Amino acid sequence: MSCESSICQVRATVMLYDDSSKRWVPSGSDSPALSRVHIYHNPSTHTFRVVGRKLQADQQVVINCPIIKGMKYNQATPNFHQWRDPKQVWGLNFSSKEDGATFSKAMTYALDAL
Ligand SMILES: CC(=O)N[C@@H](Cc1ccccc1Cl)C(=O)N1CC[C@@H]2C=C[C@H]3CC[C@@H](C(=O)N4CC[C@@H]5C=C[C@H]6CC[C@@H](C(=O)O)N6C(=O)[C@H]54)N3C(=O)[C@H]21
Repeated sequence: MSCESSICQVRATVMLYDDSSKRWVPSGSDSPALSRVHIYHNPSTHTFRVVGRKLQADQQVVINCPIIKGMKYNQATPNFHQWRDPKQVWGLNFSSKEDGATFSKAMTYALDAL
């Protein structure tokens, strides 16, 4: 990723809401696993995106989601924040309230900067 810089990194389980089964499902293959989730800023295109990779060996990308101007970011609980993109609802189950606070500060910064 050319000249993108990380403005925050936290640990969270990345989840998607499955409308058909009405259940939260972990993003990526197999069981819910902790991921390292970044918000990257691309200064040349002035864009931000959420990128997360599994902590385990395969480093599978479990989220790669642009942050859209005007997007509503909902802090359902101190440890679980969520937002909608055109196709689905993303949820981050943070490993700590502190990680939740760190992420929400960076997300708010990004949304304010767009
Ligand atoms: C207007 C609008 O889109 N509204 C959205 C929210 C929203 C508002 C404004 C802007 C964007 C968004 Cl996204 C909306 O209402 N949605 C989004 C889909 C979600 C699904 C289920 C129901 C079930 C209840 C609630 C929920 O998810 N909640 C409660 C805390 C709870 C915490 C942990 C996560 C972890 C996995 C699951 C669990 O515990 O097993 N879980 C939870 O169970 C977690 N909810 C929601 O939250 C629902």
